[in-house]
Amino acid sequence: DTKTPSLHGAYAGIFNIGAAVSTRTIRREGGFIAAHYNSLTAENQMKFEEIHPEENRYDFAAADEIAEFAEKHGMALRGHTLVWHNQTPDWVFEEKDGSPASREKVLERLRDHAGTVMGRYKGRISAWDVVNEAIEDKSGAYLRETKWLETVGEDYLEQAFRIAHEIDPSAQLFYNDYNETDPAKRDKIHRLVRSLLDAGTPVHGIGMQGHWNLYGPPIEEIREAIELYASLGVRLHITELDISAFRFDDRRTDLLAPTNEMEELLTRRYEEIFRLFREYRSAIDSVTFWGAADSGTWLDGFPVRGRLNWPLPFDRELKPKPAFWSILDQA
Ligand SMILES: Oc1ccccc1CN[C@@H]1C=C[C@@H](O)[C@H](O)[C@H]1O
Repeated sequence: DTKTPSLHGAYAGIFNIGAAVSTRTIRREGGFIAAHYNSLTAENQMKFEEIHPEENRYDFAAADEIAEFAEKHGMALRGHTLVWHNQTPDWVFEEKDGSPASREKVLERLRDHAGTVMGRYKGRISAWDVVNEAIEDKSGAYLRETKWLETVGEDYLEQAFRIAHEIDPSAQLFYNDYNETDPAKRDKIHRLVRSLLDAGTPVHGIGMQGHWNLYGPPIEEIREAIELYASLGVRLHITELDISAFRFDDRRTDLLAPTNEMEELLTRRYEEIFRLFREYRSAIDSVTFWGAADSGTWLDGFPVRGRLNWPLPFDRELKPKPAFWSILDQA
């Protein structure tokens, strides 16, 4: 519809407004996506298992379709993600006989994967989530016990960023994580990026996923995280923003639509969050929603299979919610 003002247009010159998409959503609602977003992230179709399912087979069809759609509409493109413990095939970490692969073998495979994928989109993908979710949530633990850590060792992050920078020196290289405003995890992320920078590692940004909910994290906690990460001198992207109607441990399944109170809370949350983002616009270059509208949210079914959720500024019929107007009113 023509009467709804463009979300990215309202933030022109402030920061990019992005959405996580798939070939299915750009085919189904490409016009809507181009109207409101000027940055795209492939929700799944640029992940290791999708693009490089077997050692000698790459499949770029879906990733190419998303990249071409972004270019056609003059949108920025974020690459997600090269090194992650999820959605990565087991073969990466194994010898032919299934035994753990050596450090050299895994690094060689990483060089091949990053070289092929980043090489293909060189100059087209301006920011890469080089490493996703390397920090352990559990208190007292630091690096997540992943196959990357087990096979390559403690320096796998430094290696990944150095490899990525060699392949595409023009790309901004990000460390991306969730629960990134929790004070304990925030301090571990800070320690990690601080140590990478101190070693001269080419880390250009921190991706704050922003998987939040109606009840938290408190806006002051988000502010403290933004301040701490920005103090490292890196750029900030909000990479996967959505506001769940439920706390993470709330497994209720009785709702088929948000209550009026939930709708009101969503409006107030987006209003305060975008007010904060605008306050820190000098540090924030991009804000990406994890889905273009409620019709495409991963929270339908996570963490509770089969449960609906309504976390985004546009509803399941792509109509702007009151939350959309509260985001716009600040611009
Ligand atoms: O919010 C979480 C809770 C537990 C584990 C992971 C996450 C977030 N994990 C994100 C979510 C969806 C995926 O599509 C993204 O690639 C991933 O970065």
